[in-house]
Amino acid sequence: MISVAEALERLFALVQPLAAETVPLAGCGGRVLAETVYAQRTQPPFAASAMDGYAVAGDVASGDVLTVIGEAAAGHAFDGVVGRGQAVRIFTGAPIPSGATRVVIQEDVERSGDTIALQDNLDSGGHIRPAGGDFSAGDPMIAPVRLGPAHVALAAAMNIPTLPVRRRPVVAIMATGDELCMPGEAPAADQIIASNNFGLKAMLEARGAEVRMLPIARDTEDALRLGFGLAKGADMIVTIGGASVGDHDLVGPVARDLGMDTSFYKIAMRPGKPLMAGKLGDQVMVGLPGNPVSALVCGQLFLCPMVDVMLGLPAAPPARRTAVLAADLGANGPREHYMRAVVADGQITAAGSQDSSLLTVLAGANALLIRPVGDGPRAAGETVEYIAI
Ligand SMILES: Nc1nc2c(c(=O)[nH]1)N[C@H]1C(S)=C(S)[C@@H](COP(=O)(O)OP(=O)(O)OC[C@H]3O[C@@H](n4cnc5c(N)ncnc54)[C@H](O)[C@@H]3O)O[C@H]1N2
Ligand code: MOO
Repeated sequence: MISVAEALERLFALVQPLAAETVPLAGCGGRVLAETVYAQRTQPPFAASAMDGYAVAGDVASGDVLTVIGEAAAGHAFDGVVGRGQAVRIFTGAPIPSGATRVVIQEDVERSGDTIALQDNLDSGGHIRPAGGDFSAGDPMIAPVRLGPAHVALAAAMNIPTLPVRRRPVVAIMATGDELCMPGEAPAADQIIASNNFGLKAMLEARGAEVRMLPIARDTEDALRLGFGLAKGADMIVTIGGASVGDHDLVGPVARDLGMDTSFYKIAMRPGKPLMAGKLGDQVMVGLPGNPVSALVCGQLFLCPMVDVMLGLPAAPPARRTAVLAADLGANGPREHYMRAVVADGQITAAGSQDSSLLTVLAGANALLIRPVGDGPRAAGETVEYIAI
């Protein structure tokens, strides 16, 4: 059995960044920028008022009385020049008129007809946003980056109407097993509802993949072959279940029969031991264990980072953080253990049951507490590593 770190390295070797495509800005949220783009203009393009008030020239002081000679609003510049003793009524976002050196906010002014009197306790702020204070024409937005709301808004402000983004990886998910039926169907007494495929779909779509959910494949070679056939065209095929050593665990044999070039089978990890991976033609094949927690933890640890690589992001394991143990933990065995746990206020508490079938426990967890292979007993108060989920 290989280690978790070795498995991730081998999985990274199976994937590469996909091609870029040009997408209108309105569809770019959550996509990954494929090439660095450059601002087409300067922002703000002119010195602009940060407040509603009066633009004035030179030093002014409480008690000064100034003549209002015009108005500047956002989208409506004042064409003239402001001289000493003069003021221009101005609104937030308007260009600062020539000659003006500061904006006095309207709360500090008493207006009477065409004159204003500056009141006591005048603030000292200029309230002017300099031209280019945010960015200048030619400034880069550097790739790769996952485009959040602020990046999309920044690209819009830079006057870039379309962006080069990575094509979404297409992932075909195939749940396998005679015991499975779909949510909403009427299960027989010896059946359960397929859940892992739904959880993985939600997880991978949130990560930027396009997920094709294949029909449930029964535990027969023919059904699995049909499933692999339906997965044609996907960048990655993910099977769930049938990965272990039982008589009905046929995924490995069928995939190998179809020509899978196996990278590895079985890892020293709990949950997730019977993980398998390889290449089926130009498709990546990952066989996940069937236990729901095993499948979803493997999704988090392996599939998400693989999707990142296909999106052109760096190949990196999930980020580790540290927290203080809230209670003692027994020694760990020969597999790296990813324990379902809750982190709150810097303290981490492992769930009482770590059975890999318990979705309620996983749904209640916000962390996977990492126990290294052969780690000894740990006492409350010791610092441990975890992955936020
Ligand atoms: N003799 C051994 N038995 C087992 C071993 C072993 O090393 N020796 N490993 C155990 C471990 S660890 C795991 S994990 C499981 C993985 O087995 P499979 O990948 O073959 O999964 P199945 O047997 O098909 O299913 C296991 C479990 O999960 C349920 N399941 C499957 N698919 C779904 C789905 N899409 N949604 C919800 N639940 C699903 C299935 O009904 C089973 O209850 O093997 C151990 N056995
Ligand atoms: O590895 Mo299994 O995934 O322990 O339940």
